[in-house]
Amino acid sequence: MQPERDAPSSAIRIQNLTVKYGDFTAVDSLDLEIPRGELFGLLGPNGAGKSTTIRVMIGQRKPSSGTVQILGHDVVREWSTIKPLFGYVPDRENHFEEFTGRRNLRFFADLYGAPHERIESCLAMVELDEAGDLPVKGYSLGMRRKLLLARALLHDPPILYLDEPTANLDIHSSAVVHRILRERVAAGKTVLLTTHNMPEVEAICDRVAIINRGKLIALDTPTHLKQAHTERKVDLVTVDHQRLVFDLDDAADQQQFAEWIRSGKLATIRTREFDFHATFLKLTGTAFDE
Ligand SMILES: Nc1ncnc2c1ncn2[C@@H]1O[C@H](COP(=O)(O)OP(=O)(O)OP(=O)(O)O)[C@@H](O)[C@H]1O
Repeated sequence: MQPERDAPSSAIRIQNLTVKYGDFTAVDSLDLEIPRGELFGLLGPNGAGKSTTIRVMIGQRKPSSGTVQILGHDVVREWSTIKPLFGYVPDRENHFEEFTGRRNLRFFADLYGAPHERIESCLAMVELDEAGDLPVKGYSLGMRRKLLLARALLHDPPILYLDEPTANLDIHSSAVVHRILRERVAAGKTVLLTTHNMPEVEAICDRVAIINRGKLIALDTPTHLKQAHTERKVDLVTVDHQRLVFDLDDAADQQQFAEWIRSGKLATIRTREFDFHATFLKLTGTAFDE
């Protein structure tokens, strides 16, 4: 018999995790602790090690060293306990193309032992109830992604992992997904997602980790990271077409900027958007593939 344990406050605890592919270190001594009821974003440029980290959590890859605990259970030693605790929305879809959306969900509900009422409620949640009797081969990319989310929610797991959940979704569908994820964390469940969509990070994530080349380089709320790292700059174009940039945190630049304003010789003034995208680029020194 398993000893009784107190419910752990952490949903996910990653300690000193290293994952290697041969000689290549994809995740390097990563430490992360994610409490229950948090919507957490794992960010980083292509190849940073985000998917590899998730692969360890979903049992597709063993740590080279270090440990990962989900709700107090070790992912390697207690795999059969871990499996029903999470749902996973992969970045690549793997539906049965000839089956309808409903039949796809019925297959997975039976596999997970989820009650069939969940099929209808999950289809309705992602607004696919009307399209549920159409074969998936006729679905758009966005419908396919929403069906993946419905599938991951069938057994109402306490933890949900999502790889790029709103890729290929239009604004309305993205908003539907965001609402579902926020409702889950409001109900005390935990969501971990990867995304390259910075407005999405600002809109829904409670905290984010930025990883680069397998290492953790920043961990905080999007607002704090933005305040701490975004450069505050202003671009000017003068009436005789000079282009000037002033740093608003530099005293000399502030003075020169004020002099230009007083001169009345400016054609355009533009403040650089103080957004999370700029913060990310500054921290990682990279650009997104957009
Ligand atoms: N099966 C594998 N064999 C060898 N190297 C791999 C394998 N899978 C991933 N890698 C390498 O490990 C590194 C991390 O890859 P990973 O897929 O975890 O990155 P990522 O942050 O998810 O990137 P993306 O944003 O592009 O999905 C990359 O350099 C990648 O080439």
